[in-house]
Amino acid sequence: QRAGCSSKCGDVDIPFPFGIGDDHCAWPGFDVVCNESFSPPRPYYGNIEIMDISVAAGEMRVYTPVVSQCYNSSNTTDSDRFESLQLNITDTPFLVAPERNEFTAIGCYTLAWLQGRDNWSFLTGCISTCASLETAADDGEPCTGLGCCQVPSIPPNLSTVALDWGNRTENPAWTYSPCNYAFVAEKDWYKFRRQDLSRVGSKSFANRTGEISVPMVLDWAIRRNGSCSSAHACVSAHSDCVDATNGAGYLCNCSRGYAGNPYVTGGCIVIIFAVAVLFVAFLVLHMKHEKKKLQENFNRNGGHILEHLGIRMFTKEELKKITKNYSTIIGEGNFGKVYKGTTDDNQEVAVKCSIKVDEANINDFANEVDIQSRVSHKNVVRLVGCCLQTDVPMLVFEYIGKGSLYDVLHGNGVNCNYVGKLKISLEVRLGIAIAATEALATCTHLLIRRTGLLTEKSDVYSFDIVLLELITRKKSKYDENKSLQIDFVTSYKTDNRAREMFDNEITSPEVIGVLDMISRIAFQCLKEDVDERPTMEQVLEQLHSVRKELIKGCKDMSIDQIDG
Ligand SMILES: Nc1ncnc2c1ncn2[C@@H]1O[C@H](COP(=O)(O)OP(=O)(O)OP(=O)(O)O)[C@@H](O)[C@H]1O
Repeated sequence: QRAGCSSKCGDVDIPFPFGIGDDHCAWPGFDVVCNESFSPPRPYYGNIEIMDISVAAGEMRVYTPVVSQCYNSSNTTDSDRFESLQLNITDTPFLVAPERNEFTAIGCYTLAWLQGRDNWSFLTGCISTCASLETAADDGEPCTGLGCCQVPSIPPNLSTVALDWGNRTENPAWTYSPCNYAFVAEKDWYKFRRQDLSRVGSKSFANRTGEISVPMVLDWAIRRNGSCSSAHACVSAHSDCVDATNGAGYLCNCSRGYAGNPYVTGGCIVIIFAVAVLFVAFLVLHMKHEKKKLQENFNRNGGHILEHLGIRMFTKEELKKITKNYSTIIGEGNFGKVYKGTTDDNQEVAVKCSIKVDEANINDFANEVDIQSRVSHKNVVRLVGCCLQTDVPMLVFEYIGKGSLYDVLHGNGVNCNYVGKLKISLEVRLGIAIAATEALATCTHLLIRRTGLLTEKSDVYSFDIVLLELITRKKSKYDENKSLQIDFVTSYKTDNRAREMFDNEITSPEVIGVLDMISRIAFQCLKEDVDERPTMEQVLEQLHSVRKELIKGCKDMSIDQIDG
């Protein structure tokens, strides 16, 4: 565009010789008005809406109205007019592009004429019939007269398109095909659909401010200032003038090997350079789009709440670097994969997906992250920071390198520093249970509100499964789909047969009473009615009592029994 002139209206590019506003912005006859009352704004040439403009092809696509005539009975119509104007662009630089448009009429008792040029010196038309909707052409079939007909050739030099239904006063097909439609539109745009004939259902036409419309291709030329011998418009170096092929006038082209806009000074540039310019423009656009998306994610994930709380914020790019492009997977949980990484300050971290954040849970999420980052407890994995630029927020935790409790209880030591099944005494197992309960009780005490449907009592239930795994050394799903907690509850209720599930390694007559105490706690935590389950603090208290009992019992045991 020329300096000081806008080059866009809404989503549509407006290249010179077209222009909006001041006289110097447009070549005479190419003035565009940008209607800002729409969102996005829409460009108009007179009362014709512009779809797009191509300087290289010398074309402009516009929306034009469909002409229709609807019957309310076999011989009454909604309008007495038989002739309607689809387009009038006389005395403008534009003409209907002959090769790029075709005439279409739709209906089951339809004779439609297309008239144009001065004094209607051009006339063509077609006929379409169908005895019922079912006998019309199938959807997508060519318009050969069964429901629709077409005339594929439009003559050059056409600046008016008038459509006429002839002197027909009746429509015997009005019950199933009440309306006749006719239009000149871009070639191959219209695809027949039977629904276009009937009263109901959406039609193929575009709806622009209440008017049913179709795209039409117009071509243009610099017509006023004569021909190529006085071509004032081709101002760019490396541009050539060519005579218009449709009507009088001329057009400008960039010379061979050049591309761009020949109507502006310096508009034609070497093609390689033009490709580079396009590529840079694409990159800039892409980066702008990416930046906008990162910011949108950040806002949606509660960035504006969390950024003031001193939590370390990682950018999406930093996380990619830290995890070496997410190359090392160390586990997988309910929310997705967990990746290993190393931060700039050489700290090993575990990076994992959090829950999806939306308006409903944004405050809960921000609250949970805030508190987690402030919890300082030897049994709680520390939250190092988070990344909110991703679709789903990512949480960065300190890395725990000695494997999980699951690995220790059920693994073969591959993830830990030993091989085979590790012997674990009852005292150690009880110690693990107490340490985990302390951690959970601390979090509960800080009122970490869990996002989603989780509550403190659901934590009690989940913890209990760990407790059961510790005393039975069975996985929560074992022996091909048996549920540890269901089996335990059933066994507990049946003559105290829960004892049969205890891990042999820790079962002995001396400690059976202690194991019974633990299984009583486990049973309470699994109560269906959440109100009957103990709190984390109560569980902790009870486990401490169990430990006292175990220590008391140990005093009565020989050294060999304790080692075992
Ligand atoms: N901080 C960490 N350090 C080392 N490994 C970890 C860490 N966090 C998770 N992992 C590994 O990733 C696996 C999955 O962890 P994650 O927390 O996503 O799932 P989960 O324990 O099933 O809990 P959730 O209910 O959150 O999905 C763990 O079993 C562990 O192997």
